[in-house]
Amino acid sequence: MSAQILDGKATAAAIKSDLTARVAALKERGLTPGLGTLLVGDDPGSRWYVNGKHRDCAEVGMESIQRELPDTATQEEIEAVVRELNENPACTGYIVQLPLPKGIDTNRVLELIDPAKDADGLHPMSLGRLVLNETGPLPCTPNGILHLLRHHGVEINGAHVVVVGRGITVGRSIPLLLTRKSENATVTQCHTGTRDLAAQLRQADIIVAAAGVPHIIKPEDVKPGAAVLDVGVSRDENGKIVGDVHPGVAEVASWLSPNPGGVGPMTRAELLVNVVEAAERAVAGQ
Ligand SMILES: Nc1nc2c(c(=O)[nH]1)N[C@@H](CN(C=O)c1ccc(C(=O)N[C@@H](CCC(=O)O)C(=O)O)cc1)CN2
Repeated sequence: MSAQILDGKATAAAIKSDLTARVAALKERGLTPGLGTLLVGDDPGSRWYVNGKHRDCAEVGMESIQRELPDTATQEEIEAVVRELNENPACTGYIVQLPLPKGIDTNRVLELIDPAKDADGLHPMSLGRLVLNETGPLPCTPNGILHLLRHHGVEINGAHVVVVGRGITVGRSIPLLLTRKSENATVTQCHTGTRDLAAQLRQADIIVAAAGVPHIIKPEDVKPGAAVLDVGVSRDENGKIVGDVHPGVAEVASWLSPNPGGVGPMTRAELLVNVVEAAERAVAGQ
Protein backbone atom coordinates (compact mmCIF):
# COMPACT_ATOMS: atom_id res chain seq x y z
CA MET A 1 0.00 0.00 0.00
CA SER A 2 1.20 3.52 -0.67
CA ALA A 3 -0.53 6.45 1.01
CA GLN A 4 -2.43 9.05 -0.97
CA ILE A 5 -0.86 12.47 -0.84
CA LEU A 6 -2.44 15.32 1.14
CA ASP A 7 -1.29 17.88 -1.39
CA GLY A 8 -0.76 21.19 0.40
CA LYS A 9 0.62 23.02 -2.63
CA ALA A 10 -2.43 22.34 -4.80
CA THR A 11 -4.89 22.99 -1.96
CA ALA A 12 -3.18 26.28 -1.08
CA ALA A 13 -3.26 27.32 -4.74
CA ALA A 14 -7.06 26.80 -4.78
CA ILE A 15 -7.43 28.90 -1.60
CA LYS A 16 -5.30 31.70 -3.10
CA SER A 17 -7.32 31.70 -6.29
CA ASP A 18 -10.53 32.24 -4.24
CA LEU A 19 -8.80 34.98 -2.19
CA THR A 20 -7.75 36.87 -5.33
CA ALA A 21 -11.41 37.47 -6.18
CA ARG A 22 -12.26 38.42 -2.59
CA VAL A 23 -9.36 40.91 -2.39
CA ALA A 24 -10.53 42.51 -5.67
CA ALA A 25 -14.06 42.85 -4.21
CA LEU A 26 -12.69 44.47 -1.04
CA LYS A 27 -10.66 46.95 -3.10
CA GLU A 28 -13.81 47.90 -5.00
CA ARG A 29 -15.38 48.71 -1.65
CA GLY A 30 -12.40 50.92 -0.75
CA LEU A 31 -10.44 48.60 1.55
CA THR A 32 -7.09 47.18 0.44
CA PRO A 33 -6.01 44.45 2.85
CA GLY A 34 -2.34 44.74 3.87
CA LEU A 35 -0.30 42.10 5.71
CA GLY A 36 2.54 43.26 7.95
CA THR A 37 5.42 41.06 9.11
CA LEU A 38 8.05 41.62 11.76
CA LEU A 39 11.18 39.51 11.44
CA VAL A 40 13.73 39.72 14.24
CA GLY A 41 17.18 38.26 13.54
CA ASP A 42 18.57 36.56 10.47
CA ASP A 43 17.53 32.92 10.75
CA PRO A 44 17.49 31.79 7.07
CA GLY A 45 14.37 29.60 7.57
CA SER A 46 12.36 32.42 9.14
CA ARG A 47 13.50 34.82 6.42
CA TRP A 48 12.39 32.33 3.75
CA TYR A 49 8.94 31.99 5.38
CA VAL A 50 8.52 35.78 5.66
CA ASN A 51 9.58 36.36 2.05
CA GLY A 52 7.11 33.67 1.00
CA LYS A 53 4.31 35.48 2.84
CA HIS A 54 5.08 38.68 0.93
CA ARG A 55 5.16 36.81 -2.40
CA ASP A 56 1.74 35.33 -1.52
CA CYS A 57 0.37 38.83 -0.84
CA ALA A 58 1.50 40.04 -4.26
CA GLU A 59 -0.05 36.94 -5.85
CA VAL A 60 -3.54 37.66 -4.46
CA GLY A 61 -3.32 41.47 -4.89
CA MET A 62 -2.78 42.35 -1.22
CA GLU A 63 -0.40 45.03 0.05
CA SER A 64 2.41 44.00 2.35
CA ILE A 65 4.51 45.85 4.90
CA GLN A 66 7.86 44.40 5.91
CA ARG A 67 9.64 45.29 9.17
CA GLU A 68 12.98 43.85 10.31
CA LEU A 69 15.17 44.13 13.38
CA PRO A 70 18.60 42.60 14.12
CA ASP A 71 18.87 39.67 16.54
CA THR A 72 20.40 42.10 19.06
CA ALA A 73 17.06 44.00 19.24
CA THR A 74 15.80 44.62 22.76
CA GLN A 75 12.31 43.84 24.07
CA GLU A 76 11.56 47.61 23.92
CA GLU A 77 12.68 47.91 20.29
CA ILE A 78 10.50 44.98 19.26
CA GLU A 79 7.53 46.36 21.17
CA ALA A 80 8.02 49.76 19.48
CA VAL A 81 7.62 48.14 16.03
CA VAL A 82 4.53 46.27 17.22
CA ARG A 83 3.02 49.57 18.38
CA GLU A 84 3.86 51.17 15.02
CA LEU A 85 2.13 48.33 13.14
CA ASN A 86 -0.89 48.66 15.46
CA GLU A 87 -1.17 52.32 14.38
CA ASN A 88 -0.31 51.87 10.69
CA PRO A 89 -3.56 52.14 8.64
CA ALA A 90 -2.02 50.38 5.60
CA CYS A 91 -1.44 47.30 7.77
CA THR A 92 -4.81 45.63 8.32
CA GLY A 93 -3.30 42.47 9.84
CA TYR A 94 0.19 41.36 10.84
CA ILE A 95 2.38 38.69 12.33
CA VAL A 96 5.51 38.58 14.43
CA GLN A 97 7.60 35.76 12.97
CA LEU A 98 8.42 33.11 15.59
CA PRO A 99 10.65 32.09 17.22
CA LEU A 100 11.94 35.38 18.63
CA PRO A 101 15.58 35.50 19.77
CA LYS A 102 16.48 34.07 23.18
CA GLY A 103 15.85 36.47 26.04
CA ILE A 104 12.77 38.05 24.44
CA ASP A 105 9.45 37.59 26.23
CA THR A 106 7.37 36.21 23.33
CA ASN A 107 4.07 36.24 25.20
CA ARG A 108 4.48 39.90 26.08
CA VAL A 109 5.08 40.72 22.41
CA LEU A 110 2.07 38.67 21.23
CA GLU A 111 -0.15 40.29 23.86
CA LEU A 112 0.75 43.76 22.55
CA ILE A 113 -0.62 43.04 19.06
CA ASP A 114 -3.94 44.81 18.45
CA PRO A 115 -6.38 41.81 18.53
CA ALA A 116 -8.20 43.34 15.53
CA LYS A 117 -4.95 43.00 13.55
CA ASP A 118 -3.95 39.53 14.78
CA ALA A 119 -3.32 37.63 11.53
CA ASP A 120 -1.82 34.55 13.19
CA GLY A 121 -4.69 33.78 15.57
CA LEU A 122 -2.11 33.55 18.37
CA HIS A 123 -3.18 36.60 20.44
CA PRO A 124 -4.69 35.54 23.79
CA MET A 125 -7.96 37.23 22.74
CA SER A 126 -8.12 35.13 19.52
CA LEU A 127 -7.31 31.93 21.42
CA GLY A 128 -9.96 32.86 24.02
CA ARG A 129 -12.51 33.39 21.23
CA LEU A 130 -11.66 29.94 19.90
CA VAL A 131 -12.28 28.43 23.36
CA LEU A 132 -15.62 30.28 23.52
CA ASN A 133 -16.58 29.27 19.96
CA GLU A 134 -16.70 32.88 18.81
CA THR A 135 -15.75 34.20 15.37
CA GLY A 136 -12.13 35.28 14.99
CA PRO A 137 -8.83 34.45 13.33
CA LEU A 138 -7.82 30.81 13.71
CA PRO A 139 -4.21 29.66 14.20
CA CYS A 140 -2.86 29.14 10.67
CA THR A 141 -1.17 25.74 10.78
CA PRO A 142 -3.98 23.98 12.72
CA ASN A 143 -6.61 25.52 10.44
CA GLY A 144 -4.53 24.56 7.39
CA ILE A 145 -4.38 20.96 8.59
CA LEU A 146 -8.17 20.79 9.00
CA HIS A 147 -8.66 22.35 5.58
CA LEU A 148 -6.23 19.83 4.02
CA LEU A 149 -8.08 16.88 5.58
CA ARG A 150 -11.51 18.18 4.51
CA HIS A 151 -10.31 19.00 0.99
CA HIS A 152 -9.17 15.39 0.54
CA GLY A 153 -12.30 13.89 2.06
CA VAL A 154 -10.62 12.47 5.19
CA GLU A 155 -13.30 11.87 7.86
CA ILE A 156 -12.69 14.00 10.96
CA ASN A 157 -16.10 13.49 12.59
CA GLY A 158 -15.72 10.81 15.26
CA ALA A 159 -12.03 10.25 14.44
CA HIS A 160 -9.49 9.66 17.18
CA VAL A 161 -6.72 12.20 16.58
CA VAL A 162 -3.36 11.90 18.31
CA VAL A 163 -1.42 15.17 18.40
CA VAL A 164 2.29 14.92 19.16
CA GLY A 165 3.69 18.20 20.46
CA ARG A 166 2.52 21.16 22.52
CA GLY A 167 4.18 24.18 20.90
CA ILE A 168 2.52 27.59 20.51
CA THR A 169 1.87 27.48 16.75
CA VAL A 170 0.30 24.00 16.43
CA GLY A 171 0.13 21.53 19.31
CA ARG A 172 -1.41 23.79 21.89
CA SER A 173 -4.35 24.96 19.78
CA ILE A 174 -5.19 22.19 17.31
CA PRO A 175 -7.14 20.18 19.93
CA LEU A 176 -9.40 23.24 20.36
CA LEU A 177 -10.26 23.23 16.66
CA LEU A 178 -10.69 19.47 16.39
CA THR A 179 -13.05 19.17 19.33
CA ARG A 180 -15.52 21.84 18.13
CA LYS A 181 -18.96 20.39 17.37
CA SER A 182 -18.36 21.06 13.66
CA GLU A 183 -15.32 18.75 13.70
CA ASN A 184 -16.33 16.36 16.48
CA ALA A 185 -13.03 14.54 16.83
CA THR A 186 -11.67 12.92 19.99
CA VAL A 187 -8.16 14.14 20.73
CA THR A 188 -5.25 12.72 22.69
CA GLN A 189 -2.37 15.15 23.16
CA CYS A 190 1.08 13.60 23.54
CA HIS A 191 4.33 15.33 24.51
CA THR A 192 7.71 14.63 26.07
CA GLY A 193 5.97 13.53 29.27
CA THR A 194 3.88 10.84 27.53
CA ARG A 195 4.88 7.43 28.91
CA ASP A 196 4.16 5.18 25.91
CA LEU A 197 3.89 7.24 22.73
CA ALA A 198 3.78 4.17 20.47
CA ALA A 199 0.73 2.80 22.32
CA GLN A 200 -1.09 6.12 21.82
CA LEU A 201 -0.15 6.38 18.14
CA ARG A 202 -1.44 2.87 17.40
CA GLN A 203 -4.95 4.02 18.44
CA ALA A 204 -4.99 6.98 16.05
CA ASP A 205 -7.16 7.42 12.96
CA ILE A 206 -5.32 10.71 12.37
CA ILE A 207 -1.83 11.63 13.60
CA VAL A 208 -0.64 15.24 13.76
CA ALA A 209 3.14 15.09 14.22
CA ALA A 210 4.37 18.47 15.49
CA ALA A 211 7.21 17.44 17.80
CA GLY A 212 10.17 18.70 15.77
CA VAL A 213 11.91 15.34 16.32
CA PRO A 214 13.11 13.72 13.08
CA HIS A 215 11.25 10.48 12.23
CA ILE A 216 9.59 10.16 15.63
CA ILE A 217 6.56 8.59 13.89
CA LYS A 218 7.63 5.11 12.79
CA PRO A 219 5.76 2.77 10.42
CA GLU A 220 5.24 0.11 13.10
CA ASP A 221 3.42 2.64 15.32
CA VAL A 222 0.87 3.71 12.70
CA LYS A 223 -2.52 1.99 12.35
CA PRO A 224 -3.06 0.78 8.77
CA GLY A 225 -5.39 3.24 7.02
CA ALA A 226 -4.56 6.22 9.22
CA ALA A 227 -4.05 9.78 7.94
CA VAL A 228 -0.69 11.27 8.97
CA LEU A 229 0.18 14.98 8.95
CA ASP A 230 3.87 15.84 9.12
CA VAL A 231 4.38 19.29 10.65
CA GLY A 232 7.96 18.86 11.93
CA VAL A 233 10.77 20.83 10.31
CA SER A 234 14.29 19.70 11.20
CA ARG A 235 17.24 20.02 8.81
CA ASP A 236 19.95 17.53 7.89
CA GLU A 237 23.62 18.46 7.39
CA ASN A 238 22.82 19.66 3.82
CA GLY A 239 19.95 21.87 4.95
CA LYS A 240 17.33 19.47 3.59
CA ILE A 241 14.05 19.22 5.54
CA VAL A 242 13.65 16.13 7.69
CA GLY A 243 10.10 15.73 8.97
CA ASP A 244 8.73 14.05 12.09
CA VAL A 245 7.41 11.15 9.99
CA HIS A 246 9.59 8.24 8.84
CA PRO A 247 9.29 7.70 5.05
CA GLY A 248 8.21 4.07 5.68
CA VAL A 249 4.89 5.38 7.06
CA ALA A 250 3.79 5.84 3.42
CA GLU A 251 3.49 2.05 3.20
CA VAL A 252 1.08 1.82 6.16
CA ALA A 253 -1.01 5.00 6.16
CA SER A 254 -3.84 5.74 3.74
CA TRP A 255 -3.12 9.48 3.71
CA LEU A 256 0.15 11.32 4.22
CA SER A 257 1.11 14.98 3.94
CA PRO A 258 4.46 15.41 2.15
CA ASN A 259 7.07 17.54 3.82
CA PRO A 260 7.81 19.91 2.13
CA GLY A 261 4.65 20.48 0.12
CA GLY A 262 2.03 19.58 2.73
CA VAL A 263 1.27 21.61 5.84
CA GLY A 264 3.75 24.49 5.11
CA PRO A 265 1.94 25.95 2.07
CA MET A 266 -1.37 25.60 3.94
CA THR A 267 0.01 27.67 6.84
CA ARG A 268 0.80 30.49 4.45
CA ALA A 269 -2.57 30.31 2.70
CA GLU A 270 -4.53 30.39 5.99
CA LEU A 271 -2.61 33.51 7.00
CA LEU A 272 -3.99 35.31 3.96
CA VAL A 273 -7.46 33.94 4.77
CA ASN A 274 -7.28 35.51 8.24
CA VAL A 275 -6.31 38.92 6.81
CA VAL A 276 -9.04 38.84 4.15
CA GLU A 277 -11.72 37.66 6.60
CA ALA A 278 -10.81 40.44 9.05
CA ALA A 279 -11.07 43.00 6.22
CA GLU A 280 -14.45 41.54 5.17
CA ARG A 281 -15.70 41.83 8.76
CA ALA A 282 -14.48 45.45 8.89
CA VAL A 283 -16.27 46.33 5.64
CA ALA A 284 -19.44 44.67 6.92
CA GLY A 285 -19.12 46.77 10.10
CA GLN A 286 -18.83 43.74 12.42
N1 LIG B 1 4.24 33.94 13.60
C1 LIG B 1 4.39 32.67 13.19
N2 LIG B 1 5.60 32.11 13.24
C2 LIG B 1 5.76 30.82 12.84
C3 LIG B 1 4.66 30.10 12.32
C4 LIG B 1 3.39 30.72 12.29
O1 LIG B 1 2.36 30.13 11.88
N3 LIG B 1 3.31 32.01 12.72
N4 LIG B 1 4.84 28.82 11.80
C5 LIG B 1 6.20 28.36 11.54
C6 LIG B 1 6.81 28.83 10.24
N5 LIG B 1 5.91 29.12 9.14
C7 LIG B 1 5.15 30.23 9.16
O2 LIG B 1 5.52 31.27 9.63
C8 LIG B 1 5.98 28.36 7.91
C9 LIG B 1 6.59 27.14 7.87
C10 LIG B 1 6.72 26.46 6.64
C11 LIG B 1 6.24 27.02 5.48
C12 LIG B 1 6.43 26.38 4.14
O3 LIG B 1 5.81 26.78 3.18
N6 LIG B 1 7.29 25.39 4.05
C13 LIG B 1 7.61 24.73 2.78
C14 LIG B 1 9.07 24.31 2.78
C15 LIG B 1 10.00 25.45 2.92
C16 LIG B 1 11.48 25.05 3.00
O4 LIG B 1 11.96 24.40 2.09
O5 LIG B 1 12.10 25.44 4.00
C17 LIG B 1 6.78 23.47 2.62
O6 LIG B 1 6.43 22.87 3.66
O7 LIG B 1 6.55 23.10 1.49
C18 LIG B 1 5.61 28.22 5.54
C19 LIG B 1 5.48 28.89 6.74
C20 LIG B 1 7.13 28.84 12.65
N7 LIG B 1 6.97 30.23 12.89
